[in-house]
Order: sequence, then C-alpha cells, then structure tokens
Amino acid sequence: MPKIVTKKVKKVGKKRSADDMAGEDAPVVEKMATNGSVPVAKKSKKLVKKKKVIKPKRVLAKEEPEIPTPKKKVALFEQDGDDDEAEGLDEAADDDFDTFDNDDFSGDSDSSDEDDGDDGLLPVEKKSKKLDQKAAADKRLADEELQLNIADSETYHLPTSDELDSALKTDLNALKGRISDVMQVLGDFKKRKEPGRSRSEYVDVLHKDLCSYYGYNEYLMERFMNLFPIGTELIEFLDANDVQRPVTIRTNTMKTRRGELARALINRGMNVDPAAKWTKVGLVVYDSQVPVGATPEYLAGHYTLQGLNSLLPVMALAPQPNEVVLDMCAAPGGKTGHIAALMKNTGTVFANDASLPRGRAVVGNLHRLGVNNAVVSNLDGRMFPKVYRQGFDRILLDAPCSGTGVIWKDESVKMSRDKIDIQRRWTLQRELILAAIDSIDAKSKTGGYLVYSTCSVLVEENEAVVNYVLKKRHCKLVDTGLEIGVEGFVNFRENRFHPSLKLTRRYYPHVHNIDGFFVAKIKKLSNKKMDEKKEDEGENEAEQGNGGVEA
Ligand SMILES: C[S@@+](CC[C@H](N)C(=O)[O-])C[C@H]1O[C@@H](n2cnc3c(N)ncnc32)[C@H](O)[C@@H]1O
Repeated sequence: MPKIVTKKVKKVGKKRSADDMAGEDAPVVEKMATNGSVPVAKKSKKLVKKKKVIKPKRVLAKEEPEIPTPKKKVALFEQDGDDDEAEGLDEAADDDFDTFDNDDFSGDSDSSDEDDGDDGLLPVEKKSKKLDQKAAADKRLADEELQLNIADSETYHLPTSDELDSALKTDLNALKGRISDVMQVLGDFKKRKEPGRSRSEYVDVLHKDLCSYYGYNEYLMERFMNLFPIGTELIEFLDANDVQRPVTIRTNTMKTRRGELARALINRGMNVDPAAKWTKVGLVVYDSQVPVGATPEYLAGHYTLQGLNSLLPVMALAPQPNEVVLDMCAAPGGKTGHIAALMKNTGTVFANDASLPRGRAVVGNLHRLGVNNAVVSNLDGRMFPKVYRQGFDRILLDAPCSGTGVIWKDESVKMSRDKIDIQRRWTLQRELILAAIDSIDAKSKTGGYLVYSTCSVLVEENEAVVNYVLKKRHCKLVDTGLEIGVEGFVNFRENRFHPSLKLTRRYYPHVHNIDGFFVAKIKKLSNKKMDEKKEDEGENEAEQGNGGVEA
C-alpha cells in the first residue's frame, strides 16, 4: 500500500536547503518531465551547425542584445502608477498590468521605419517582427541557393545505399545540402524525380538523412515526419528542438505583484519584461547579473522559474476559491503553486506525485511560495478513485510523458523514445486519465473539470488519450479558454477522432517559442458508470497496440 504523506503546508518556510531546491530545475525520477521550470544552464550541442533564429510569433525570443540600464528600467516601471495602489495581492489585482503590458519597458527608443504601424505591440514584439523580416530575407536567399543546387539537371539523382553510408553521413554540410535537395524534389515530384524512382524511395533517403543530421532514432523521426508532412515546417521544428527557450518566471501573486517584482529584479541587475500579452504573471528574463534561482526575492517565494507553457494548463483549469482541487502529478510543484494562487490560498489543493524524492521538492517549493491550503501526498495517481472517489471539483493531470516537446532540455529523448517506450507511456496516461475522471465529482457546484496536459507533441500521448476517455466515460471536451495555441487534430493520417478534439490546444517551439505542449479541458457529465458495451469500444481500440494512431 503506498504511503501517504499528509502534510498540511502551513507557513512560509525557512530558507530552502539545496535538497528542497533539487526538484525544481533538475527532475529526479522522470528526466523528460521537466516542463515545470526552465533551467538557466545551456545544453551542449552535438552537431556543429548553423542555428536558426526562432520566430517568436506570440511569445518572446531570447535575442535581446540591448540591456537597458537598471535605473532607466526602474523609472519606466514606476510609471505604472501601481505603487500607491492598495489592492490585494491577487491575480485580479494584477489587472493594472494591462497598461504595464503596453508600456515600453525595454528602454529601447529605436523607432526605425519598420516599426511603422506597430503601435500597440510590445517592444519585444516589434523586435520579433524585425527578426521575422530578417528570417524571411534569409529564407529567400536560401531558396535561391537551393534552386541553384538542382537547376543543372531537372531530375535529381537519388544516392545509392553505398553513397548513403559514405562520408556524406559525417559531412554535415553535404548532408544538409542533400536534405534540402530531396525536399525540393518531393515538393515537385513529377518534374524532379529520377525516372523509375518512387516517392517512398526519396522519403526513405530523407528519413535516414534527417536522423543522421539531427541525431534522432528512426522511430521518433518518423513520428515527426508524420506530424509535419515533409516541408519546411518539419525543419523549423527540428531546428527549434535544438534551441533553448527564453528563461521565464511566474510572479507569485500571493506575495507580490508583477510590477513590484520587476522593479526589485531590475534593481538586482536583471533585464526583465512582461512575457506575453496573454499572461499577467509571467516575466521573461533576457539577461541577469545574478543567478535567477537564488535571489532574495526567489528565496522569499516571490516567483518561480517556470516555462511559459506551464502557465497554460493552470489557466485552463481556472480553479476557484474554496474548491477541492487535485494536482495528480504535481512534482516539483510549479503548477500547484499557481493553482493555490488562483484559489487565493483557500479551499484545498492536493499536490500528489508518485515519486517520493520529487514529492519532497513539492513540500519545499510550496513552503517557499507561502502556500497554506495544500496537502502533499505520495500516491500512484491510479489509486485516487479508491482513495477519494468523486471527491474533487477539479483535477489537473499534467501527465508523465515522452518529453518530445522539450527536447532542448534533454537531448537523450532523441534516441531513447522508441515504439515500446511510447507505448508504455500512453498506456499509463490512459490509466491515469480514467482515474482522474473517476475522481471528479460531476455534481460539483463550481467545477467538475479535468485538464489533461503533456509536454509531448505526439498524437498517441495527446488526442488519442483524450479520445479514449471520451469513449469510456460520460464527459465532453470544452473550450480551454486559452488565447494562443493551434487546434488539436481531429483527423490524423488514417485516424478519425471525435470532432470536439479541435477544442484541444497544441503548442510548438517553432511556432510559439514555448515548449511543445498539449492542453485539453474536459467536463465530467455524470458520476454514473458507462454501459460496458461502450467501454469495450475504447478497449478494443487500445488493444490494437498503436495507441489508436496509425503509423
Ligand atoms: C510532467 S511531470 C509533472 C510536472 C508538474 N506538474 C509541475 O508542473 O511541476 C510528471 C510527474 O508525474 C509523476 N508520475 C509518474 N507516474 C505517476 C503516477 N503513476 N502517479 C502519479 N504521478 C506520477 C512523475 O514523478 C513526475 O513528477
């Protein structure tokens, strides 16, 4: 029987020990499940190649070479006019940052022609626009070069298997050239193909070359090729997987407000800005003269280090004051702290994790953040229907996953995620999502919601898992209420999911400049069991052993 740690977290803790902090940036048990925080450290590069500039469409790029002097930034933050305001330190009180969002906090007075018509954009978004323009110019040049590569002959000679195994494999430039050439051929196949060659022969060459160039196993590369049918988006995605995301922090609104925190951090030598228009608590840290995870403000719990993506499932969950909420896979606790803040430290939030060492990090973090409405437990999430059946108003299931959305944090994902590994993961995810839905009270007066999220981009771990629970339980998908993200798949290759799957949201590093992520919000409709015949339909699909997703 698993041991339950029932610690009511009561007060702001003492200074955190190194042990307490261990879980926050360095996951202990599941290395891939790291979407709770953005480490400051850079990863090492395996391949020596030209890195692409990420195009931040809605979120920030880390390129921000000009660091305004702290003094200048403080003056700008002071114009917020929130110093004398006496609102409580809650999320709603952060509304005054609508004006904050529109101010120029970068200290960048550059007003070049390109900025014309950019009124209303954040400074960083203006910069982002310039980056877009530069990227477009680069792409034009690259396209022209590509044309030159294969203009000599209309058709393209497909390498033999000997050639494939030759020095080309280690010559990254030649490999990249061949990838471009083959992609060009596939884009205009009838005209460019070598007579007698099939499309699949070209796709096979491309597949192998992409594995060699980017360092992936064939299984995972195939999944990505299915996700982004061969074209520039696939390359953009693969390039983005090798680039660090911006360092971002979440303001703990139980202790401070974003403007106040920004001023304090700027005075310590950090260069920060509002992270994005859709969040009133996120700040992006462009640069810092002090360790972001060790300032007095950090130790006092005024903020947590969190990727912007990790704000999204909690925003979708929208926990209400006085509810009973479960964070089923909570460690290291970044999202639990956010849930507690939205509940204004009222009601009860259960922070559970199957890993005891990671659970200890949750206790440390919640103490630091001043959370006093939490119960920390150490259970296998699948046990909850037995422990507290239909006991919760809302549940967040931030499921353990392949981490294919956060490859920049853990490059080992590229080689370790094979068919068996992914199958093991979606099997657990299906068991957890059933347990989660069975632990929700459909009759809750204020809630009855489950949010399912992963830091994976694979359909098997996302849409297919949600589609499975829709078949097995009385529940339906509802709007996440999130401003950004692209729709989840309803049709994916041969698969036909429930049409409501379009209400789910996907996030990609190359599109949103945040970690690859998935969010679904589900409303439980009844506490009654579904009839067995309907349940069997879901079961049969799972038995196919492909996660309901055709290769
Ligand atoms: C994606 S991480 C959670 C991150 C966390 N929500 C946050 O934002 O800080 C997934 C977590 O699931 C936990 N886990 C794995 N299997 C579990 C299970 N069967 N029941 C509960 N937790 C589990 C892992 O220990 C890991 O901490």
